[in-house]
Amino acid sequence: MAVKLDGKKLSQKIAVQLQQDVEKLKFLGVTPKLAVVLVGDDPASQVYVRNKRRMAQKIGIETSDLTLPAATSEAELLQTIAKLNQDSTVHGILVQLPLPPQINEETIIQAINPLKDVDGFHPYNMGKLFMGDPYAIPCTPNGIMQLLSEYRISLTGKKVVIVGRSKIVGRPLAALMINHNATVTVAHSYTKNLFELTRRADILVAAVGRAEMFTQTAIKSGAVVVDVGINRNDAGKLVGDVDQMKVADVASYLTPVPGGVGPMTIAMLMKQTVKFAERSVKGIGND
Ligand SMILES: Nc1nc2c(c(=O)[nH]1)N[C@@H](CN(C=O)c1ccc(C(=O)N[C@@H](CCC(=O)O)C(=O)O)cc1)CN2
Ligand SMILES: [Mg+2]
Repeated sequence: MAVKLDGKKLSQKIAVQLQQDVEKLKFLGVTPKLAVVLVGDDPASQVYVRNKRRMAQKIGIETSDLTLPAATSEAELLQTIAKLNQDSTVHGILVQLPLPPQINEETIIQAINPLKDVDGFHPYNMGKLFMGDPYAIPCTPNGIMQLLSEYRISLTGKKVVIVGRSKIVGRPLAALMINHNATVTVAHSYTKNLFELTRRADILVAAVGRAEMFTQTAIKSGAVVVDVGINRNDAGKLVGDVDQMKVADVASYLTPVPGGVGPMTIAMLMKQTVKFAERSVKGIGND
């Protein structure tokens, strides 16, 4: 039976550490501040943003909450971002994705000052990450790395298969894992004989967004399995991309859904915000 990679527990532990870091910063006269921008009323995004604000509050991070109507134009959102870029009390800027169709996501991401880009999605930060010298790391990949590290799962020399090539998960995670000496294959919707590939993985990361598509036949015995999916099954239950019941018998370690990667994403956002505030104290702009 697989060991549970408990993201909920680890995220709580990180929150306690961050509380102490924030206290120290406040003593030095700096309160970390995160601007959380939500455009529209997508119910899932509302939940994620609420959870982010809640965790920030718990840690002592101030938030500036900007909730804009679904009809907001790209120009209006760019104006909001320009103001946040200029506001020296704001250490981190987060624009919740996805954005409504009239707004180009890349245009918005590129407008964020890369030194305040807590999501690490700006091409500057993606480039730094791919060069092996990250400044800000996307939260979900960073959370996965922390979780593996917590359970002493080394990446060196391991065969990793990441299924999914999104900018939020697959691409940055591949870069991070290469930086940690793994041999990484990124699979996607055009990959042929997918399960033949996944069955060879020492570490499998499922990030496709298809409910329970990976069963025991897709997994090597003893593999570490990271489930990034958040889906609803036919019964309306929250499930991952991995059939947890079937895979738990085969894998050595497995992230649950919920309570695995999701809470780690939010914890890493908080960590990045505190790091940016610490850099402002040290006067580091671009290290
Ligand atoms: N600007 C960003 N937008 C989005 C990101 C991101 O990192 N930055 N990632 C996802 C959504 N996301 C954070 O924003 C996120 C998704 C899920 C969870 C989470 O805690 N999930 C829970 C289950 C939640 C539920 O009940 O629905 C879990 O897995 O335990 C946190 C953050 C897309 N957008
Ligand atoms: Mg993230």
